[in-house]
Amino acid sequence: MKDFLQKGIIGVSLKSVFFYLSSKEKKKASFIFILLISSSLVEIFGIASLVPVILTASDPNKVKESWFFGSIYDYIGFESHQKFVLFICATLVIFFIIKNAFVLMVNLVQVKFTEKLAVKIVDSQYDKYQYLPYDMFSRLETSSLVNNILAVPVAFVNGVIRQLFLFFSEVFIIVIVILGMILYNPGLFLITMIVIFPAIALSYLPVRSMAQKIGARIDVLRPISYTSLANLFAGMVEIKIAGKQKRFKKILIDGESEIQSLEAKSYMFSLLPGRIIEIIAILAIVIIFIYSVVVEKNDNSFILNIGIFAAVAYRVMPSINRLITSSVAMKQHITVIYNLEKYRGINLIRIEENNDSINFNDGIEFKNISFSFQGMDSPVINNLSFKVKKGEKIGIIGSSGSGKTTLMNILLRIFEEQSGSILVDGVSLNSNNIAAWYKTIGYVKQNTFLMADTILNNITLRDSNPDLKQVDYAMDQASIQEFVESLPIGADTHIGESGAFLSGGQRQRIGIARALYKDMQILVMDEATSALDSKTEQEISEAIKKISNSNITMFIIAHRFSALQNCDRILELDKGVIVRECSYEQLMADN
Ligand SMILES: Nc1ncnc2c1ncn2[C@@H]1O[C@H](COP(=O)(O)OP(=O)(O)OP(=O)(O)O)[C@@H](O)[C@H]1O
Repeated sequence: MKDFLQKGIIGVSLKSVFFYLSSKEKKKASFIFILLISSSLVEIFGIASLVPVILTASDPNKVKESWFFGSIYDYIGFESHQKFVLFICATLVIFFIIKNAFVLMVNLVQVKFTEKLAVKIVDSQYDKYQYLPYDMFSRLETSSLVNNILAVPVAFVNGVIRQLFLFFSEVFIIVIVILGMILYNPGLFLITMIVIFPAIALSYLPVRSMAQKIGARIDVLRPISYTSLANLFAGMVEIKIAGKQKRFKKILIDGESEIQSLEAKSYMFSLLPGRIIEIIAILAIVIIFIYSVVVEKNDNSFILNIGIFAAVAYRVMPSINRLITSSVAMKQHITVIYNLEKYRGINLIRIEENNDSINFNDGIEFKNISFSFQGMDSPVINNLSFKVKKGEKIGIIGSSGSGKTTLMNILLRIFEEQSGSILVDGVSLNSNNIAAWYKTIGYVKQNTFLMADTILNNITLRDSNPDLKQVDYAMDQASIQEFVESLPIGADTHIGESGAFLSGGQRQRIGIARALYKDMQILVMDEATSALDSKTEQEISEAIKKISNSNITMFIIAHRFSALQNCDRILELDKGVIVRECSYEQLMADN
């Protein structure tokens, strides 16, 4: 991170924008850049044209004196100066209408371009986190995820992409004006440069490092605010009962106060360059006066030089100001760029639909599987081997931390074994057959994930075209159909945040119905550890019993033996090794 912050902001910004652009989009970006320059030139021309037009139009003699206006006057054949003035005024109005329409059109093209790019970056960020290896993903906090996927792309578009367009179009304008000055009067150019360079350095350098610090701090604070809000939601009851509402609110408000104060500071700093530049412009007039009187020894040229300097300053000073402001904004967003580049080198585990297929007619073999978590000395699964026939129901027991969930996570390819392999009908599971594997296997987690949505959407995971017959089958198998049918609007009933309107057993059975909705052949059930009341226990056992009558191959991680009644075999794990294999009856007899 430290090294990254030392890099030149323009190079870093350009590189990060180019990463997201296809070659077609790069061409479009160049086209928008040309449009932006054209609109700036049209703006300059518009303002520059006002003074001569007004001067010439106000004096009939000046029309004759001017080659340009005289030619127009004669060519069209005006009879009076008044008519000519009317013509000039109408032309001016039409020009300004067209000019402003053009500038607006350029803005629209730019906004549309950045709008599409913002969505593309959100898409890319979503994929990056979605396909991140699970052990990395599980270390992230929800608030950072929300920040990185939703807030960071918007900040990148506003704080980097738009600023880059602005920066380069201003650079172009400044170069044009400077070239004009060199051609007109190199001495005047030299003095202007002597004035402008310190102005840039004076304004930019202190503001730049401050902006970077502000940006980095805001980047840290934003996720803290999101976390405070998420905690308020998830722990509303506990927080209230513990009387900690004020404490939690204070964390949020303190964070927000600091963010607002930093934003205000950042705004004040953005005004600073403009003020410094104005002071320097006045200083420049004094220097030009001295130059005209002392070096050119001609005070007539003073008026002319001041005029030219004023004209140049009128256009160039705001440009320099914008140049500085845009560089400062980019510097403030360098942590946003860093955030986007995070995990780029990581091998993402993508699930492609056109992967290899999987045949499951015979059985699954766990062959010498070993797995350790990163940074842990001892393996969680230690050279473990066993075979399961198709249709078998396997119970997995063992003390807390013995590796039951980890083993199933390897079967579900959420974790990948460091040695050994899982063979399905003799074919090893790997990244090429993962999509087919996911069509074969279903999973009911310890604490089923439930959305604040209807029962139907929770079972089908928001299928756009749900198979209602399959939903009925799944609800029946999960022993939840009777309950759903008793509700006034059945499966269209909303279940609240994390299924707040349901009992523990109902939540778990919706999770089972979701797994069964997918027409799978293998089901992994990680039974809830929390003490279940006898009614809930009975409801879940009933659901397991019903599924056990099918040909589905089942792995049941159980903490209560009643869930294992229908298992063909029970494996006991200890420190990642199978220490016992028995039948349900043997297990009951031994205990
Ligand atoms: N993401 C992780 N990073 C590091 N260690 C982990 C991670 N997940 C689990 N562990 C550790 O691995 C070991 C096995 O955990 P696992 O969840 O597989 O146990 P378990 O037998 O399913 O336990 P329980 O019955 O309590 O659910 C535990 O010591 C746990 O602390």
